[in-house]
Amino acid sequence: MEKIILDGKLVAKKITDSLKERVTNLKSKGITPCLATILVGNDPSSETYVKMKGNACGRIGIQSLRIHLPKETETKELLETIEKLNLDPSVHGILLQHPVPSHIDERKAFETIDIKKDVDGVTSTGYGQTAFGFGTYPSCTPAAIMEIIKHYNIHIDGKHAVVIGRSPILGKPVSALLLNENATVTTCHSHTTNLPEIVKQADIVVAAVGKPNFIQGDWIKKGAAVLDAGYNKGNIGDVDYEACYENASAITPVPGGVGPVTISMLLKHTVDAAENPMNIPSL
Ligand SMILES: Nc1nc2c(c(=O)[nH]1)N[C@@H](CN(C=O)c1ccc(C(=O)N[C@@H](CCC(=O)O)C(=O)O)cc1)CN2
Repeated sequence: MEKIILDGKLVAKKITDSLKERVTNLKSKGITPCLATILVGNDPSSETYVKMKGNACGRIGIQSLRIHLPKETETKELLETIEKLNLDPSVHGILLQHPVPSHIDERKAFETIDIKKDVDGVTSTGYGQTAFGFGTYPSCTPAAIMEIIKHYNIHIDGKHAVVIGRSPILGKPVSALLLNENATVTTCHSHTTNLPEIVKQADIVVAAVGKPNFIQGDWIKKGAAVLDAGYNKGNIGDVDYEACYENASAITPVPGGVGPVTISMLLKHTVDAAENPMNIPSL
């Protein structure tokens, strides 16, 4: 059986390379694409991810406006910050790094982001558009998973995709994107019984559960494609890579799989937003 390591760095490079010319074109018209990132508190992993996003913007000429709020910030102050960015015409995309400290109403904050600037795909409107299949900015990790699948010509139509996880910015939207490509989708979660048996039926496995090394090797059907969207502490994925590698025909590593493509999708959406600030979705 041919085995493919799904190289996220390669896919990410292809995407960001294709953006450079679009950024140059925008700048020649006096438009500098700008992504505002908001980090609340001092979670070291979140600090790293926000820094990575800012640096990735810089590498292709996207301006990054980095807002770092103290961990004591109240929901009201965070909403005011987002509302200011909504009104600022020089800002094309807004990213609120998840998770925010627990006293903040994160959902309310996400919902405050103007749909036209929701390049991270975190609003319920953005999710609804994704599910209906005409949205412009799906959440970045689900979009990244679809890019990897397409880059490697992994067949989706008619296949059984099993998604483990149902979070609003990962499990639910990736299930919707796979369904839109005619996969038969099973979305599993903490109340799912017989999880290993269900995963064993999958042609495509998407791990989005947030538990290190959770997906076991003997859960994987021979020939399945395995996409690991886990970003647990210590750069450990949700998939027990060594064990799952045995049966998989294609598998993403962590690091170097879904993560880098997630960031390049954020850049792509920011450039899309700068080109189409009214965010008129094509039906
Ligand atoms: N508002 C959001 N918050 C969060 C998202 C998101 O998409 N939007 N996703 C995750 C974390 N995340 C981005 O924020 C993220 C995690 C990991 C990586 C990544 O590229 N990891 C590297 C390894 C890290 C390293 O080199 O230090 C890899 O996998 O190769 C990118 C993005 C939670 N929050």
